[in-house]
Amino acid sequence: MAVRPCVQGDIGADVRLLAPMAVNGISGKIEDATNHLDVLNLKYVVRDWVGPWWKGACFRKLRHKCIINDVTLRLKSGEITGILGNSGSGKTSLLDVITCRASGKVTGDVIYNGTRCTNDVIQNHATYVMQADRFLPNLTVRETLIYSAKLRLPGCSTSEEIEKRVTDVVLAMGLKDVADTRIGGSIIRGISGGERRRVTIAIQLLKNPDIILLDEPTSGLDSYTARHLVSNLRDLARRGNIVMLSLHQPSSDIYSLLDRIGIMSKGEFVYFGCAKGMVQYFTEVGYPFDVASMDRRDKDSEIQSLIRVERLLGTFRRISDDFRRGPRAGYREAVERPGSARVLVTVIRRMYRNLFRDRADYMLRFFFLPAFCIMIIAFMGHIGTEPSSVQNRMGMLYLTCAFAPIRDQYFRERRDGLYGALTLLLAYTVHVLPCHVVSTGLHPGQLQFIRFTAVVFLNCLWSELHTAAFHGIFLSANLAQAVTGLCLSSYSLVATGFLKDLNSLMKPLQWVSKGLIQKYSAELLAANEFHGLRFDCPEIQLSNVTSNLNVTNCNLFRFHLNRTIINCDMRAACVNIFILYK
Ligand SMILES: Nc1ncnc2c1ncn2[C@@H]1O[C@H](COP(=O)(O)OP(=O)(O)OP(=O)(O)O)[C@@H](O)[C@H]1O
Repeated sequence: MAVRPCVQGDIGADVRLLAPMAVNGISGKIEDATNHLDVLNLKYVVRDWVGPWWKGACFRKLRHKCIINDVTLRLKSGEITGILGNSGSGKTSLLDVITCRASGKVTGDVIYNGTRCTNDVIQNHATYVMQADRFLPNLTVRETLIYSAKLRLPGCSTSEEIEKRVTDVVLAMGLKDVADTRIGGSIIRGISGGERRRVTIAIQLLKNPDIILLDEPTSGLDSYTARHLVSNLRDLARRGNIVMLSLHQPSSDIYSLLDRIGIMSKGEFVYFGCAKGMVQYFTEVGYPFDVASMDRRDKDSEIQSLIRVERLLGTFRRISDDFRRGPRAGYREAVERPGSARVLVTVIRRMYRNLFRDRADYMLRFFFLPAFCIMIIAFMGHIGTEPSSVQNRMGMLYLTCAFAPIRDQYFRERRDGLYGALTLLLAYTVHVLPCHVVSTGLHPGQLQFIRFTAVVFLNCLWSELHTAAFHGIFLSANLAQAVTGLCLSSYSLVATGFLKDLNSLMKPLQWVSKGLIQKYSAELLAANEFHGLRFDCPEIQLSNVTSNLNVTNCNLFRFHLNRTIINCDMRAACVNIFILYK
């Protein structure tokens, strides 16, 4: 069959021959100024366990699922390419693999202007707009873009340059009218869904990337907004960018804006070529309508559509083997990144601004928490020195140690390589500091109050950092919050000794407790609270008091049977206690 998709004639067998040279970074002869992104024999395989997870690895079948199968294509600057295909055909996976985000086994190469695309090359030259939008809801569109620009643009950029870049992007994405409107979220009403999509794209455009990849940017948009968006993207392509987007059922209006179209089915292309030639191509191969979709309604339909798709894939494979490779442009130097100090300051300022704008969060942190302290004071305020007060004090100290603040964070920027985990932790620590300056202790002494506050503060900070660290590991806010909550509660149970004598724990738990900060903060708090306190213990009640303490942190204390208490046992206390009480 002599049919050939008209534009893709620059890719194919010759690409494969030249691939080793390109992979080694030898850019070859520079014949034109066009930038090229070449995808060569790309294959993406994931391990898929069949069956419910509780059957375990032994009873489940391990299947290797080929998600992208031998895909070869070339994208050129100045063109906009749409990737179509039915659900599950592999569009998102293809974008993930190109941007080095795939989790399975990837073979083949992605080459940008003769250099293999590593994470660094992608971060410097490409941008990937994912399906979901993530923002700080209390910042305006302009503020969001300015902070993002500070994180993305080179450190030498002045405020004027940043302002100008933001203004350019705002205009390019048609966001002028909402530039000073708050973005909003699930509670606060802000800009519309279409505008949010455009802000997401605008953020990615700030660093002026050469390659713009978008995963279903039009999903959830009405046809007018979707057309407007794709038209914006085409303008960007015309300015010399490589633009590729995946699309679900685009309207004919949107079709007409695309230069090239790729149609995927079962992880392969059944067509990749010029948009105008597509209908003719499919008509000539005998499938004028909805050619690549798998019809899974029943067995017969599935077999029919499978045969059809296989025939199309076979035809296209034969054609694409004849394709020739076009010229390549030289490799551009890596883009300069902002310095770590600037990144840190920007992240902190952005967190603060969002916090101060969020009335609910602000009220909670600055008013309700102190109000809660007053409630606790009212609850515990009349605590005396009778034997039962020992138990009350222990209960209060346990609550203090079990405090587990949980905050949400976002990690897309970390995945985009804008900052590392350390920067995020530092920024987060500074950001939460003022929220922990209010504290209350039980002991009336000033020094005791200061010590109590310091320990509680460190404890809270530790819990906050724990949450942030889990966020960094799991890259999922929900999972991190759940795991952190569970971990901190378990630490308080096994390490504080307020609920159960640590000596009566199983040996492994005792070892674990020695590595937990909760153990030492509990010891500090208890020592701080009880040191120097005199309890009125009639002889008859002494056994009650000691039994109270026996089930608690009794390692720390030794009771003297002369009706007065308490003497810290320095040998059992940690170094910090030793310093405090020396
Ligand atoms: N990590 C993975 N493990 C197992 N299966 C996967 C994995 N990633 C992708 N898949 C499977 O690969 C196929 C292609 O997924 P992909 O998300 O790329 O499709 P898509 O064309 O983008 O679909 P949609 O248009 O619905 O978003 C799907 O069947 C999906 O379940």
